[in-house]
Amino acid sequence: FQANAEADSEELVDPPKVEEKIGAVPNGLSTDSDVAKREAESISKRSLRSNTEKFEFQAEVSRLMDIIINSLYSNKDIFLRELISNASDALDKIRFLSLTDKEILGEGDSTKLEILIKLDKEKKILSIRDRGIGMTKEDLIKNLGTIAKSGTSAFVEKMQTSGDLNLIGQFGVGFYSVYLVADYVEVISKHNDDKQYVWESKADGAFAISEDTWNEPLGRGTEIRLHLREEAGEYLEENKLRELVKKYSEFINFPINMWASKEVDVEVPADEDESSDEEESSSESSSSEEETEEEDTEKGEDEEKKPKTKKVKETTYEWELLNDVKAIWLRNPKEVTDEEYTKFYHSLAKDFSDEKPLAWSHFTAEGDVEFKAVLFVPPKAPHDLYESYYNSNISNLKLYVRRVFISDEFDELLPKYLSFLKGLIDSDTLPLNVSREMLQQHASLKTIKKKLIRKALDMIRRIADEDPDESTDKDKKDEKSVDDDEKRGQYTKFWNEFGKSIKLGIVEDATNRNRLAKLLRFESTKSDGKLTSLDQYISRMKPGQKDIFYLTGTSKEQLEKSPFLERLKKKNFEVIFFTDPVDEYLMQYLMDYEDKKFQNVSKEGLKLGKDGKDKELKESFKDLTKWWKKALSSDNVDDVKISNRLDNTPCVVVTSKFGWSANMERIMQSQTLSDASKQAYMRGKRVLEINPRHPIIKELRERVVNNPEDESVTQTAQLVYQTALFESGFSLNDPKDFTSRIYDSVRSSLNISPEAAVEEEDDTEEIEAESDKKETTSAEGDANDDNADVRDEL
Ligand SMILES: Nc1ncnc2c1ncn2[C@@H]1O[C@H](COP(=O)(O)OP(=O)(O)OP(=O)(O)O)[C@@H](O)[C@H]1O
Repeated sequence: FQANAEADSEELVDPPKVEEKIGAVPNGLSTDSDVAKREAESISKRSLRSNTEKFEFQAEVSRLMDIIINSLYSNKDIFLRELISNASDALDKIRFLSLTDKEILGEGDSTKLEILIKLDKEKKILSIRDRGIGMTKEDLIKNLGTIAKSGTSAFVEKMQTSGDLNLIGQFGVGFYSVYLVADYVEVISKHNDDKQYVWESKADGAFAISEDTWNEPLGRGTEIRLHLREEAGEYLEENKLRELVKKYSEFINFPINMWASKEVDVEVPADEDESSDEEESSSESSSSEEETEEEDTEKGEDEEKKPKTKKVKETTYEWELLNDVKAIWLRNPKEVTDEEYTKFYHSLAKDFSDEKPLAWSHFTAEGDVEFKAVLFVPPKAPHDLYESYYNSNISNLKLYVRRVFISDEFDELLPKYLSFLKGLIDSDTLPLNVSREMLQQHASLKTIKKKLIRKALDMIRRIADEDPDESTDKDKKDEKSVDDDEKRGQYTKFWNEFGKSIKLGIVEDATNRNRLAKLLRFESTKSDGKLTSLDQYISRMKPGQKDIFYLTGTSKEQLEKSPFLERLKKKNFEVIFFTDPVDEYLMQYLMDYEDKKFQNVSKEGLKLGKDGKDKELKESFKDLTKWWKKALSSDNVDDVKISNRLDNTPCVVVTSKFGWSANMERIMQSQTLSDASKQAYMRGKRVLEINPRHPIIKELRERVVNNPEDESVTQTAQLVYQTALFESGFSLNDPKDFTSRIYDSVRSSLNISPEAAVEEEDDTEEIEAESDKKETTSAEGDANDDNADVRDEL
């Protein structure tokens, strides 16, 4: 279609020759005469114009289009919901602008905010038109040629490997799905600020834009014309489109009208000759004719004789409304079915998998601020939920004011940690005719946000309450009912998808910290491989136990073997395992729950009830602890104390209550940009805790008492300390020093003299061998003798 494109843009590429284009195989499709015909048609049409510019698609777009065109994805229907959703977005935009500028809508048909679908069976064209905001030439180039989002390459990669075209809508590149069903697409668009343009592409890596001087003026808005592929003929069937709109676009808040055929009875004059003619020529239509001629016996003679008529079925066309525009959120929740909520969720979230949302909440808030809202917990977290958590402003709530869509970019409605929820709110309190910026400042938003958070957290708690697996009541757990079966395991599912968000909520939202803490789940020494809650933990606490015990680390398997658990396990205390890096942050904010304090069992201050022998033990190990503290003074160790947490291990290194744990130190060290000075500052003071019942410790005490100056005791004590440091989860500053000590210890256990040196490598042998080689070639016998001599010498 670029036969005579004029090169007046930098982005222009050479116009391809007409001969090459006609009949070319469009992207691997079969060359059918239709395509060739259409192309020839469009080329001749375009020969009239001299204003066409040709552009190349951004590389990712081209790749994406290739994937779509060659896709074996069976659900090709999705293109229609994408186009309707784009049309609806464009209508939302113009309606929003019209709130402050009435003129913008223009007059006549332009004021009708609607979507129109037309079919042309003969030319195999499906067109979808909206009276939305439209696109300027610049918009067309930018919106339908590039994807400016970050992560585009990764997305295209994922599309290629997964083949899951549902991702298209979620990533926001829905338009390109037109190439699932069309091989040539025209986008005609008129924006108030520009002339009418045509964008067109055959998905061959390029698109063209021309000022539209031949189509009917749109007034305002966009018309997408899909020249359907041979095998996509079903999208020219009215019933198919009725079914698709019902299925996918039921919740679009603008009327969707289709130019639909209708069989109607019309009365036509029944001229005798004519009617007999027709009967002869068309047996089909004759069957639908009905003579309506009546014997008019009652009429007077002087009355005019009525002409004879007959009824004929005729096909007429008229606009047929395909959707019901009554907003679901305005209906009484009792009257909305689960199926309707699920469909509504799918349409809001642009998620067309079959999965049901995990929960929803539909409510009306009354009082100072009035609004209606529907919130959903999606069945799955998007792949990039936490990728740029602190930098992105994603909000998945749509804001309406008195039924008018205002924005889906209001991040004031929900806190970041709840940004995974989908839904909408419609407020009667917010003003309609102010700018978005003014609205953002509106005092009511705070109240709305507060209420939304409460409702959202209630909704999440309900998933747990209704999940039989969550019940502590054994009977309820095993009880079986259909309803229960659906709810079983739902909270674990929620937790696996969105648990991190709840944890981030605890960090960020002090007001709702306790509510959020109720939603926490974790594994523990008693959870038996399942998830458990703080309430369940508390119900299992031992009489007299004051604190909630927990331990942080990289995995449950690693933590289960930790020396910090030895006595706790023996005494049957439950300890929570926190293995997600975010848990370290979480526990800096979660100080208590239900009046119980949290105690990290690898930190100072662990109390396991009264131990009468404390003082005595302290006294009897005084010599060792004092001596050892002094010996470790250069190792950043603050104190050496008797431990109450050990059983089989001689000693561990614990950190001070408010400093970092060993696990946190590890996390911080692994962060590329972490600040070394902050690290030194936050690093917890270390305390070496010794197990007074352990034979190694007892022996060390003996030796220290006997001879505090004994160098070998100092060496052994240092090795024991380093081993404890290692086992307690710290990384060693000087691993070489540690390993040398280990080897020394191995030497002594193998009775190898400390003086025994490592055998020197003798390189004379190599030199000799080299010269041997040379000599062997000349005099083999001699060389062998020489070698024997060297060996003898050695
Ligand atoms: N009918 C239309 N009227 C006006 N602009 C449109 C229309 N269709 C598409 N656009 C523009 O083209 C852009 C790209 O559309 P595409 O469907 O690929 O992604 P998107 O609509 O941005 O993403 P999402 O599907 O998540 O809304 C849109 O953002 C919009 O600016």
